[in-house]
Amino acid sequence: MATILSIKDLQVEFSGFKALKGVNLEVGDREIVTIIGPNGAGKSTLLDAIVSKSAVASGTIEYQGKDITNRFPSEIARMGIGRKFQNPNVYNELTVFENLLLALKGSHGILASITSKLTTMKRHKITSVLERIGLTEYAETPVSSLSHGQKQWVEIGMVLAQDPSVVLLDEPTAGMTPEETYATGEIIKLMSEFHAVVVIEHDMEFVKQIAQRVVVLHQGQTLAEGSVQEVQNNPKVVEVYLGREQIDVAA
Ligand SMILES: Nc1ncnc2c1ncn2[C@@H]1O[C@H](COP(=O)(O)OP(=O)(O)OP(=O)(O)O)[C@@H](O)[C@H]1O
Repeated sequence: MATILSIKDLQVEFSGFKALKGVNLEVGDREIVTIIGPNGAGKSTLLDAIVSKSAVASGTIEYQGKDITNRFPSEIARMGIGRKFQNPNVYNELTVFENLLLALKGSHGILASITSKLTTMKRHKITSVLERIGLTEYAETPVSSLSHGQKQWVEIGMVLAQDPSVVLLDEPTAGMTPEETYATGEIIKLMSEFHAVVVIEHDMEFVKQIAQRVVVLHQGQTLAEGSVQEVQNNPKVVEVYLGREQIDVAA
């Protein structure tokens, strides 16, 4: 599998506090990498650094062999890295179709996107994204009447509409019902036919459903890496993270 994203010795600091202390991560083309770890481990900061939402203090991020460290976020998005944040960032008063239309590459503003002529290519693209996020029947539904889970899928669809090669998802199942969580896992597995996907997640059942490779972050460093089974059987991971998760579940 060819490497699409290569992160070397990445350090990120906030006013002297080292949130990432030399993280290395390789992501293969069309691979799903799941990142787990305790609160404050640096998971979101890692995704933020990839898309330049947080500045990199040292180290490098290469995408398709090009150094993208600290480039403008818009440039990184244009190059093919799409990021979905934790909270849905959709236009509630518009339909699902209109939201996806707005997200298409080359769209210029709400009014221009909605009133401009819809080419066959754009319609095909949106139809394909709707199928992939399981919302074909909701194309004409205003986003305001969707469930929380469905809104999250619209936002995943908005990322996919930009044709990224790498998709970064920060806790995509937060607040979802068990059924929505399972459906999200299936959406992500389908996504990996076309995109590399990096997912931050806490729900270990979900991690088992989707994960090919799991990376465990702890205090700004990689604590372990491997299959779900390997990390689950790693005493260090049990001690700092999974043991605590199990205690939380029991409580
Ligand atoms: N903008 C910021 N300014 C200052 N400190 C920050 C900033 N963003 C993150 N941090 C700190 O960096 C550390 C890593 O935070 P981060 O959000 O990356 O953790 P996380 O692993 O995603 O945690 P969670 O699971 O709670 O989302 C934390 O100690 C956090 O308080």
